[in-house]
Amino acid sequence: MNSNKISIQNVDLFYGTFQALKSINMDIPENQVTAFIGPSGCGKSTLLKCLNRMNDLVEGCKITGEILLDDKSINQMDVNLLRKQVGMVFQKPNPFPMSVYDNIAFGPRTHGIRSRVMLDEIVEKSLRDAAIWDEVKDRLNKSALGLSGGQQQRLCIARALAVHPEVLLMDEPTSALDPISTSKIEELCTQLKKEYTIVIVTHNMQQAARISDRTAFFLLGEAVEYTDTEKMFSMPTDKRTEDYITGRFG
Ligand SMILES: Nc1ncnc2c1ncn2[C@@H]1O[C@H](COP(=O)(O)OP(=O)(O)OP(=O)(O)O)[C@@H](O)[C@H]1O
Repeated sequence: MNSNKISIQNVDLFYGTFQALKSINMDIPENQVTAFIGPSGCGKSTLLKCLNRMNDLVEGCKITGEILLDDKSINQMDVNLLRKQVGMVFQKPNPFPMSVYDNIAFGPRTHGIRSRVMLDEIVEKSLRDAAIWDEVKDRLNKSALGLSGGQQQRLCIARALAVHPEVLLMDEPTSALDPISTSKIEELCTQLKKEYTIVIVTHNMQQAARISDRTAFFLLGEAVEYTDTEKMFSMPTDKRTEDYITGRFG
């Protein structure tokens, strides 16, 4: 068993008076892919966003409990440092309206890296790690907006990798993509977990079954079941999980 990278302890979250997360307790292992599944509105994205304090930006959002990254409370951390360590990729690819190169160099530059040689290295390594280098190496100075949706999403993954995060959060990263781009991103997750801890929200149960080591099933803000993916999809212990994965609701 890998050691835990993130520990979620008794987390409750309220948007105003509405409770979106209820007593979440979960340890997320290092160098594995953990998937959050469940019907729309069950709190998957909300929990994902808690992991790099994105909910801090939401007015009226109140969180209690504790989230530890490497045994350290994320509330005690500088939020910029936290977000450097815990990167995020969103549902819709959101490249900046600038060149491919500048998209990747953006993060490192804001962290003070000015040397062209170093930036060149980071840009190449990040694009290679995101399995898109061969497709863009001859158009580094062209606008990232000219890439296909699947390429843009891998560019966004490269952009997240460029600041050397330890954890990569992915919120339905393939829902806007065609099957070929989807399978590229799935293969990529399997590669990336060697170096990173990955947490992915997905609506696609087959995707969770294909790429994740651990799966958590959410319902109405509750983590109903959290276990090894193989076990979740072959022998769920909770009737509600079974009903969901066999397509009886959701
Ligand atoms: N900023 C917000 N303000 C108020 N309520 C919110 C906010 N964000 C989410 N919610 C509510 O919290 C609940 C959980 O939302 P969340 O986006 O986490 O669900 P989800 O499981 O990721 O759903 P989906 O699969 O549709 O993305 C929903 O009822 C949603 O309406």
